Amino acid sequence: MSEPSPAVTTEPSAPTAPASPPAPTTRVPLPVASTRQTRAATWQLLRERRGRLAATSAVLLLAAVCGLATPALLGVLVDQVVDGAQTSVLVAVAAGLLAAGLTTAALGMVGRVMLAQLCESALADLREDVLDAALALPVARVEAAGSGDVVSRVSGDVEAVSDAITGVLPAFTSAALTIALTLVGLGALDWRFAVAAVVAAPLQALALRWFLRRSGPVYRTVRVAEAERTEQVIETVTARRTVVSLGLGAAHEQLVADRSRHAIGLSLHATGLLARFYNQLNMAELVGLSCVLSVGWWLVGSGVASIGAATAAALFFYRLFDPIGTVLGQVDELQKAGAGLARLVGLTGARSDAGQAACREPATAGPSEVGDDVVVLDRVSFSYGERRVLDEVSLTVRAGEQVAVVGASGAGKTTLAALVLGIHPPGSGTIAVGGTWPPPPRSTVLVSQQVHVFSGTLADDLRLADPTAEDARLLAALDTVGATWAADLGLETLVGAGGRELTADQAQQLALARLVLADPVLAVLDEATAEAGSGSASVLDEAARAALEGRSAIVVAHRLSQAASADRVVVLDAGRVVEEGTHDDLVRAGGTYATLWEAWSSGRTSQVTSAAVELFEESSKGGRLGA
Ligand SMILES: Nc1ncnc2c1ncn2[C@@H]1O[C@H](COP(=O)(O)OP(=O)(O)OP(=O)(O)O)[C@@H](O)[C@H]1O
Repeated sequence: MSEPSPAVTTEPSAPTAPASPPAPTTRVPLPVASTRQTRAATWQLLRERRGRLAATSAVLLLAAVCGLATPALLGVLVDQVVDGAQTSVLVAVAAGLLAAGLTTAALGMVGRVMLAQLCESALADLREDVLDAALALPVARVEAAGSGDVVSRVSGDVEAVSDAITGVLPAFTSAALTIALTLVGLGALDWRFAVAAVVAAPLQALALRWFLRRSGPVYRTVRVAEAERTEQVIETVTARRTVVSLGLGAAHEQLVADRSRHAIGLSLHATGLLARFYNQLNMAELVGLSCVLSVGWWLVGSGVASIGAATAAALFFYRLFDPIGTVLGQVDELQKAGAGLARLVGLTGARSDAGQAACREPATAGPSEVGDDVVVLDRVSFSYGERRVLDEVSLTVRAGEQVAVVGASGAGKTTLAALVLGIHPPGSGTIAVGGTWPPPPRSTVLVSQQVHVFSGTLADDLRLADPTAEDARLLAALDTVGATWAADLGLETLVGAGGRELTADQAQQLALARLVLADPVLAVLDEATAEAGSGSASVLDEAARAALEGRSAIVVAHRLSQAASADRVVVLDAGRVVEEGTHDDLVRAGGTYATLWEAWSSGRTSQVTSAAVELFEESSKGGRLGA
């Protein structure tokens, strides 16, 4: 087997998951939604909650209106003091101040909680959608994008959006309302106060424009750099055995460090931009307050406004500092969240694109043409980049027939299986599985050597293949594959992470039992966990034989015993079919397979791929193969 890409977890009960080949060298990132698409997706989420949105907006608006009362009453208080009002009047105004403050605080709190709840429920839907999309993506697409891209979207981007929704958005919304109503309040005192306050606005707008122009691209590159760092860490950790055995530890550390440094450099650049942005905002506030105070001085001096009104105007403007700082400062957080949201919507879009592409893919044979043929490959070629791995391969698997594919390591066996399973589209030629391609979910099941045992009970694990199966069916499936150990443990035994650890052979049997329960149109076996001659090899061979009984199957044969028990054997060499026939016919023919069988049955070799490598190397030197 080729070394698996870190991008994919192969799992037999997930019908479309293949034994993953090494990741391609060029990355094709998943799409990022445009601003319009992101806005449309967000609106769609909010529209489903229209009633709650209206109630929340009303409460927040009320809170902002009540907030205006505080500076207005303070202005009244100043005027009363100047006019020498009675203590009882001052106390009444003070009581009004207290009531206004408490009501504003209470309404603001309720409004923010309502908004956070509303957004959280929308985010929960989005999160589910994103996870569904990530799971539904074709494996080849995930490989092309790199698992880091997907992981950073479902973790980092979801987190950025979630933080913005719980913390930033409520504060941002009430701040925006406060600003709007405060300007109205200033205008009510005297329109010249409002004009003076608005003097700061162009400066703030310029500062914001300056910031947005620079920060948007910077945040996007930060997210990409973080995704690349995640990708590198995953790759290093997943390939740790290879890394250690080849002494590549230091080189990989360097790669991770380089990517981290790159991401940190970009983050620091973003922080620097933010600091300069705040400086510009402070300058704008200084200019605005100076204008309001000057206008107040002038209006009081000319007898148009009272000192109380001028005081209220200054307080109104001062009251804008916080919300304006919030709005402008949090534009930054909202932008980050926007970048994350665009990547999430892009991911959900990629799922539907993939779905549409799959729908557009013409069925390569109608059911009437299929007849008894479950799989039909007609002159299928496939390349990874420039490298041709399958060359005009034609192959048919009839209903109930088991076809073993034999060949040297790198001959293209796993790739052939991946094409049949719908993971890679053929470069040329046509494929039909049950008359269509890619095969519908659950119509094919792969049992690979990387069996994942999900955490939960044994019964849960088995029911992934058939959620409706009764205990008796689960036990029967285990019995079919000879998993007596499972019956001894009991179906309620916890397995997987944190549960009982299963051996590789037991996990393989579990996967075969799931295959029995899933009862797919086509089974694909690409597993090589046991050496020939070892006790477990014959146990697994027997388990596989029983699981495949009466089924259509393609078996990538790592032990020639698997090929010997198949109905037909196909020998692949460098992506071409060089021999095909029953085991007996091929042995009698005395060709490549016969030589391989000879070496195998005499015990000279245990793994068929290594035997085949030697054989193909020898024979290609002698010019016997590859015709
Ligand atoms: N994702 C990939 N990107 C680039 N090259 C790949 C990829 N997957 C496989 N290859 C190459 O394609 C060739 C065929 O690989 P494949 O895994 O199909 O062979 P195989 O016969 O299954 O080998 P093995 O028995 O070792 O698994 C190999 O040379 C392999 O290195």
